Amino acid sequence: MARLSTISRISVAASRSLSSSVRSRPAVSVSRLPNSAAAPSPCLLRLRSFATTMDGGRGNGGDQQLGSELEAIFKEKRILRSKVRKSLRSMDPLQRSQEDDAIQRIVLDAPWFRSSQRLCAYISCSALREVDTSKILSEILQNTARDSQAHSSKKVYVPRVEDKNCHMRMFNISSVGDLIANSMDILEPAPVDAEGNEREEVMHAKEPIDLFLLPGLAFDRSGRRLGRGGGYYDTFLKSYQDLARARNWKLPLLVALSYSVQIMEEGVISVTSDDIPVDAIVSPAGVIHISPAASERMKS
Ligand SMILES: Nc1nc2c(c(=O)[nH]1)N(C=O)[C@@H](CNc1ccc(C(=O)N[C@@H](CCC(=O)O)C(=O)O)cc1)CN2
Ligand SMILES: Nc1ncnc2c1ncn2[C@@H]1O[C@H](COP(=O)(O)OP(=O)(O)OP(=O)(O)O)[C@@H](O)[C@H]1O
Repeated sequence: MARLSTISRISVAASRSLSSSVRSRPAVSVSRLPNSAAAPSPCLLRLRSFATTMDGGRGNGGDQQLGSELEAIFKEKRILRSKVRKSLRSMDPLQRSQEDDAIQRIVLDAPWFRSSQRLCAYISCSALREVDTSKILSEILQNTARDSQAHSSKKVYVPRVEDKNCHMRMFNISSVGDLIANSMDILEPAPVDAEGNEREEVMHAKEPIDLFLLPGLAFDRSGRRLGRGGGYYDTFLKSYQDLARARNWKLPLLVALSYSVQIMEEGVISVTSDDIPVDAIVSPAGVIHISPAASERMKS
């Protein structure tokens, strides 16, 4: 079972206590997401029910212990997610829009972005208070439309959540017209275009992806990333990294986009061995280079 293998790979040492750092932060006001965005997907509900039954006593002693340790980590993650959601919702709209512009400007001007040829990006959802990617995407797509044969034009792949097994695929798009809103109100591509042609999928692409622009709820300077709890990105990135290694391709740079309030002190974000660390973070203050790959490939 996939979930049991997850448990056996858990790095307990990676888990750190959240309580003191959570307590030390100021309380912020809460307002609810619109229903469409707040409604838990079947995937998230399945994950929650999995987490609450893991130490239910059906497995052997070792599994039970690992199950309760895993549950503790999931609980810490849930607490941090709701705390970050609250601070994102109480962010001043003007500051948010300035940070959106600053982050996108940094990306658009960066040599590591300009030289990338194939990238995966998320379509930001404002109801989720995600760092905006619309300027980045429109610049890529304008260049694609202008001159699809030109060396400077990039191929961009964006996520689509699949119903089964909490997994997502990434499809190539060439225009915003390729996107439709899903049940969570996030724009995503249909696997087939208007002419009935299958879109190219990252996992079937013949050439490697250079760059992933990643969403998330919280990040730290050691590269830890807290997602929205579906495990979609961690699962996808693991599969893509396995594929790239099997093909002897250079691994893509994993770059998270983060508002300033989403950057946590080290030790606040709990992780399991399934959590894939990022190489770098772009915040309004600049790029935080984390991995050796980031230092090599992103510092000009
Ligand atoms: N723009 C964008 N696209 C993405 C992701 C993402 O994080 N951002 N994903 C990355 O996985 C996948 C979709 N996963 C998602 C997981 C949760 C929620 C969501 O609405 N979460 C609510 C809480 C729901 C609950 O707790 O029941 C929230 O975070 O407020 C949305 C997308 C693929 N596409
Ligand atoms: N490579 C993987 N294989 C199987 N299960 C995985 C994998 N990665 C993560 N998961 C599972 O997905 C669930 C959610 O994981 P986690 O809380 O780390 O998600 P997240 O990082 O917040 O979300 P995301 O990866 O979508 O941004 C957990 O049950 C986790 O064990």
